[in-house]
Amino acid sequence: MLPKINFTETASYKYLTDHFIEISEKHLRGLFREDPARYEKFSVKFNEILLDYSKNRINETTMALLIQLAKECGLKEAIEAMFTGEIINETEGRAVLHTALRNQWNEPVKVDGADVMPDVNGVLRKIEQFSHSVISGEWKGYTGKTITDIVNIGIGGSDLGPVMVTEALKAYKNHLNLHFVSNVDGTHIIETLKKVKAESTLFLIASKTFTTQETMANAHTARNWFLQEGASDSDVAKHFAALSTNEKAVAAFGIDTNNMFGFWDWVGGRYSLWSAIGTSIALGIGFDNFKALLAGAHAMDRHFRETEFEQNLPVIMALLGIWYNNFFEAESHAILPYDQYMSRFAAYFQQGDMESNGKYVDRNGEKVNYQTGPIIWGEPGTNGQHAFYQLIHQGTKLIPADFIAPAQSHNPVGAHHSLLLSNFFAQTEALMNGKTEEEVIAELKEAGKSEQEIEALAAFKVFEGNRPTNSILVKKITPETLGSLIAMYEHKIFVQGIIWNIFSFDQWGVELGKQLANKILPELQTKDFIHSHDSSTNGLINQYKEWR
Ligand SMILES: O=P(O)(O)OC[C@H]1O[C@@](O)(CO)[C@@H](O)[C@@H]1O
Repeated sequence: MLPKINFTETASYKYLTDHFIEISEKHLRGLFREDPARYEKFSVKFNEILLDYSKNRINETTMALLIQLAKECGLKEAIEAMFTGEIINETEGRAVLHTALRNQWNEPVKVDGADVMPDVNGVLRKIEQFSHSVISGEWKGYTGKTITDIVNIGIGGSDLGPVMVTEALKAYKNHLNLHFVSNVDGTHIIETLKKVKAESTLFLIASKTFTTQETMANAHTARNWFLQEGASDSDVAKHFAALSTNEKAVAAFGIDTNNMFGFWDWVGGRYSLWSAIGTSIALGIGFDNFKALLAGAHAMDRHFRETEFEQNLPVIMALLGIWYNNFFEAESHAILPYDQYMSRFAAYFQQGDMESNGKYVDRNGEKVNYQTGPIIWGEPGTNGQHAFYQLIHQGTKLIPADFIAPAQSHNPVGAHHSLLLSNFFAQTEALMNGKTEEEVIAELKEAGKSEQEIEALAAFKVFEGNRPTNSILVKKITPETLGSLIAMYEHKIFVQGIIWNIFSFDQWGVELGKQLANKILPELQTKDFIHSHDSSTNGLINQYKEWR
């Protein structure tokens, strides 16, 4: 069982509250001036990933107290509870073992007394054989053609991970065209089917439960289309595979369970890209690269499990997040990858973080009296600079941000990468240093502005600075380093959930909307005037009926 400690009642929390008053009055400009060794003190390297957290509003006392807080909240014991298969997803009565999916140690990992590794490795072998067969052209469609297009039909954790990884690793892509359909909006499946031919397309129905409304609707539409294109029922087996834990539902849908790649209820949907859900990744970049992705995640798992908190990347990132969320009252956290291939990285962790830690009841079943999960958002740099950096620099909200960049580009053309990286370095420097009124006035004088113009303009051009950032520099985005990066954020989320004393691996909050949608759906099938809801819902439904 996980500890059930209210972190605001720990001694560390009280010390941190006092310390906050002192540190919040300091400016980062001064902290850097006082300590030339600040970068060396507050940066950690793990393999080919450097975390520079020196541009945070901290000093050595801050970090020591935050680490003490983690220890008082039983973090070390909680980490071992997860890795060893304890039932830490208590409301669903499940273990949390996405780490077993990439367990290159192959040491036994037990669930209910049984080692899960033989099954994990069995599915990996099946994915390897399948992806080799499709990529090599050995696997043929119903007209004898090889497969050219893969359509992954899934949503949430059955979509976001494969989308993000195959985009981030596009440099490793083979000849197969990957398509991802998630939204129940008919546009998504129709626009995709326009791009493919039934005889050379393989559909992956990706759904842990195999009951998700959107995925089932899209899967049935895909199969109907497939049959309308001239295929017969007996051809479905060559063109449909299922990635799921629910064999009964897969068979009922009409997919040959030999084409089913299974996983287990101890794999959370938002932590499932390492499982059979990652089959589209193995197809798109090859199984060897998928294995390298797993290896990178495993390396981070070992770092997280074995490294003292002072040098532990996920722990440091998690504690800094707690510092801003619970002491500086920041409401959001930005993830800003300076890499166009990483365009879906923030979106992936919107589910990963917000569906894990967007909770207001603690592990005792009590309403919390503090803030829990932040709003996660972000877009690639440098585009964000031309969209929302005005607010980050001069807005009234504190936006802690992770800046991520590769030292090496997959597309080294002209001066582009230097341009990109100069912005990456400059933005965190600007957010930290700001620009003083004296500097602004000197610049305006230099530009020949009159005293009157300076008087009118200066206030608008001052940058307070003192805005915290993490800089994560990766040698190159490869399957291995991407695997480590993703695992680093997964474990950051885990650490924060432990400290906030919440259950990070269930998602009861997604159920009410589904229930109400299932109640409204039949009401939309008739012409009747609806009055069974509140006036707004009634009004909207009745206007929809009038206009459709
Ligand atoms: O993989 P599936 O079972 O179809 O679930 C899809 C997604 O739906 C949820 O919102 C849960 O209902 C996410 O947690 C999950 O990733």
